[in-house]
Amino acid sequence: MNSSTQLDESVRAELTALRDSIDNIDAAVVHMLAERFKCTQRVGRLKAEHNLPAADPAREARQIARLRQLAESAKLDPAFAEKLLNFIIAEVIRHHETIANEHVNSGDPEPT
Ligand SMILES: C=C(O[C@@H]1C=C(C(=O)O)C=C[C@H]1O)C(=O)O
Repeated sequence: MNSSTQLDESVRAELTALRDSIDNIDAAVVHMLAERFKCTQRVGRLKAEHNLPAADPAREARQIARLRQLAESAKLDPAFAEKLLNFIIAEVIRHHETIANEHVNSGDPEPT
């Protein structure tokens, strides 16, 4: 085995190890997002039952400010963190609107 083959193998091993970690992190992200969506679905049902608006811009502004700070201390681009949170929140609001429409169409009485 010549030295360039050896180098190739060590690079390949490092790449594989890094990709294994990336796969684990991606799995954790998916599981964490699934748990987050379970919570937001419950918030959506609560809002529909109590006739509350799907979106809460004041809460979103607080979350974005907090996440930007967390990103900065973690050396992650705060603009990226904000874009990611906005992307997730937009999907949550879409779910909440669907839940609210289903609730109205189900004919359940509104709370007084
Ligand atoms: C989950 C909520 O509903 C919406 C979605 C949010 C989120 O995904 O974090 C935050 C605020 C709301 O616009 C909430 O009001 O807490």
